[in-house]
Amino acid sequence: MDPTKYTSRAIPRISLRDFDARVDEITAELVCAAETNGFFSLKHTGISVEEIENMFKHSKQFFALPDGSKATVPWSAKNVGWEKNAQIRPSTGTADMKESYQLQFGMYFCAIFGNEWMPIIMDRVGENMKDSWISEDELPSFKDTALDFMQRTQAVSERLMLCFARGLGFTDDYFVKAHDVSQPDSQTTLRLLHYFAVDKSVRVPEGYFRAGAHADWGFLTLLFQRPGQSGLEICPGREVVSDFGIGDEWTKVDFEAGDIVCNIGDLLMSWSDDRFKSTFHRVRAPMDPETDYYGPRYSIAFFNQPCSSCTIQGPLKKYPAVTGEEFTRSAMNRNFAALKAKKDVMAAEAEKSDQQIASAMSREVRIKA
Ligand SMILES: O=C(O)CCC(=O)C(=O)O
Ligand SMILES: [Fe+2]
Repeated sequence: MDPTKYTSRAIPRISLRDFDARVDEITAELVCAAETNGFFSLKHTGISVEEIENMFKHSKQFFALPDGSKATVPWSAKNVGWEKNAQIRPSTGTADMKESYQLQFGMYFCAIFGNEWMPIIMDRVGENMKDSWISEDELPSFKDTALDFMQRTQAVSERLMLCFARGLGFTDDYFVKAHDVSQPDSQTTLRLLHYFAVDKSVRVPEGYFRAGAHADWGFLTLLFQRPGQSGLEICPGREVVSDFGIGDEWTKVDFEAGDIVCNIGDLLMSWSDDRFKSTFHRVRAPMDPETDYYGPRYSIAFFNQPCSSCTIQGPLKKYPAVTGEEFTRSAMNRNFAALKAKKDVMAAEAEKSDQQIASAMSREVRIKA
């Protein structure tokens, strides 16, 4: 396999400090980043390094549980739950070498009527997360920590939504309303990720990816990483959201402790009539013992997804109006179709190479005879 080609590209680091006073300046910076490489990092977000590390601590505790415990909250088609080595990307046709646990808000409040001394108990439950929270017995503070962290990250997302709405000429609350996480049909998801450690003394096999190249299909992704745990790379260049092709020149994404790395997803690309770019990215397997990080890698991705019932259409109406539910379904279908196409190509290649081996062997037999 040819070595990866690397190119340096600007990934702006944008400060959210004094947001209200600086909103026009911040909007201009965000719009510029969205129109070029579709990736930027945020500093001064209001979420402290300690809060991020606390969420990572809980994530590590979850992944350290035996598989049998994690399997009590299995991945479901509602896009929540735990999976291990199960996400296959159309770009690679093989499973990412990772495990992940996805959580949603499911934030409609449920009133449980008790006795006269304790008349009402409010709980944070919702349909999508029913049976998908790891039990309090296994990890006592997990649910509260995760929900609080999700709320904090949602607040940062809403600032970005306001800026992108202004940039596109919508009213300030237009995207915020479409991504209202207090609604029962909210699809916004927090994904905890754990990529397995890789043995430094053995050459990493071809086709081994921590996360194969892909574009995110949601609105915006906010990504938390840990200093020293490198691996994220981007490859911009898509002109239209339906384009599945990617280039082959990559750029490593650097970030500082406390930064949130953000990228535009396919939804915002189509909602902006392809003006804002949803960029291919991947987490490459470590290859170079001198420079790469071989230990276990943890990251946390917050995917802003539209409520199922909201209507999606760009200001220029380049694409027909669809609901959030339709958008998500067609993103899934496109992914499965691309995956099937990749599998067909891989099967045809495997058959061709089997035939070549068989004919080489029969030639050898004939020569020997
Ligand atoms: O782990 C990372 O750094 C990236 C994760 C990612 O791109 C994803 O889960 O969509
Ligand atoms: Fe991604």
